[in-house]
Amino acid sequence: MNRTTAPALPLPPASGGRREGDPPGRRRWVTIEDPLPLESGARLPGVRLAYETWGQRAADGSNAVLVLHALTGNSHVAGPAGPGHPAPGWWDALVGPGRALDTDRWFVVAPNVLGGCQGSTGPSSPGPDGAPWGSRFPYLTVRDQVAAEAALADALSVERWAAVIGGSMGGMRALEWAVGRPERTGSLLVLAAPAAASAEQIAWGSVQIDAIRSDPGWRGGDYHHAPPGGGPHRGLGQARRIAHITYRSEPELAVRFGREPQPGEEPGRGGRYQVESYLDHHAGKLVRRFDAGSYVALTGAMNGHDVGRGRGGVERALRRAELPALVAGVDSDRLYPLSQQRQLAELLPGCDGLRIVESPYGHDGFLIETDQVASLVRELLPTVPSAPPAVSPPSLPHQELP
Ligand SMILES: CC(=O)SCCNC(=O)CCNC(=O)[C@H](O)C(C)(C)COP(=O)(O)OP(=O)(O)OC[C@H]1O[C@@H](n2cnc3c(N)ncnc32)[C@H](O)[C@@H]1OP(=O)(O)O
Ligand SMILES: N[C@@H](CCO)C(=O)O
Repeated sequence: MNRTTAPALPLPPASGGRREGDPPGRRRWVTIEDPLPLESGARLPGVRLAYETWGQRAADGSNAVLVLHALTGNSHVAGPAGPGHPAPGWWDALVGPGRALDTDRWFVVAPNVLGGCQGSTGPSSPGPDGAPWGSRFPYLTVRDQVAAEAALADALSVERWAAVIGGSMGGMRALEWAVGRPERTGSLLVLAAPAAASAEQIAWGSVQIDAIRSDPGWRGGDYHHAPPGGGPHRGLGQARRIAHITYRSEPELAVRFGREPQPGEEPGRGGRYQVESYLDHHAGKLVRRFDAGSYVALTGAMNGHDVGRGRGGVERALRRAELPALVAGVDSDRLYPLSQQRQLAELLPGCDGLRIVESPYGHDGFLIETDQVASLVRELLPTVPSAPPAVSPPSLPHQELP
């Protein structure tokens, strides 16, 4: 069991782990006391994981559900935009009283991924000397990220998650939980993710990494002290444009934008097509909210994703996950095609067949088609026994992020 810091702040009253007046979903964090051993053999000191919770934890922790976000997502699964949350929850429709993740019954926990930039330790965080990690930040794998999440589970006294749920990069981590820690994974929902990153997925990831690294503003990864505007913004924007094309479907782009020029602009004479303007918009939005170093670290981790590594291959590895499992893919996903989820559904012992999310939107369908994702969650959770939430659950160790 990993040691996590006892909170420096007073423990909250026994009211679902929240201080009096705290809104549900407030972002908190834990610090892992011992340096985290990484798959590479390196050790990462001072790891901090930010997380949010909804609902009340049962006295024995058996009603805890872990929700894992995708590449540029964050811990804010549900709730409105507000301080520290530039956007509303990315699966807001799924979490709350009476919703698929019914907070009258389930204690929902969502960490920001290790390597990220939205509260958890990543390349933009202070290293041991107080300066940003930058280029010194170690290479991370999906297994390392899950090891950090296991330390969070320890801190929350969750012996075993009732369910681990994730899409895309979150699906990779969910799968890694089920294969690497089946005794701590009560059930599994994987959406739009593979058992191992394919050659094409590594190719898409590597051109995005290259776009960032070849921006002069990258400065070898040590741009965090650059004057405002001095980071690798152009490279990060390019990476997002490339990625966003893969997140959507060709028919959607054709129907939505066709060959139309952006109003008031003339393509070929310095103006843009609508689709170019759309990609520019998504590039600009990401540049304003995400750290390029985290983008590189997380994309590298996804490229390294392979549940079979060191476990005798994918087939043998997946057989270790003897637990109820649901696997779903998006029918129009050209980035993580259905064939990859079909493989998972066939090889996971507790899975009775592939579920398909029908969507014209491509890979992003797992974020957009919340009714269908809610149905999948509702299908999974009744298979999981759990104690009801206690009236006075134990206090949770945490410190609040400013
Ligand atoms: C803190 C955070 O924000 S992270 C929250 C979690 N987010 C994630 O996990 C993923 C990041 N987001 C995404 O991937 C996507 O935005 C999704 C999947 C969540 C939403 O997808 P959709 O609702 O289908 O949005 P869509 O791709 O249509 O984009 C809509 C935006 O494009 C803009 N747009 C549409 N056409 C054009 C155009 N021709 N030119 C410029 N902008 C355009 C819209 O104005 C809209 O802008 P807004 O989002 O700033 O309001
Ligand atoms: N739109 C998602 C796609 C990655 O799965 C994100 O930005 O996280």
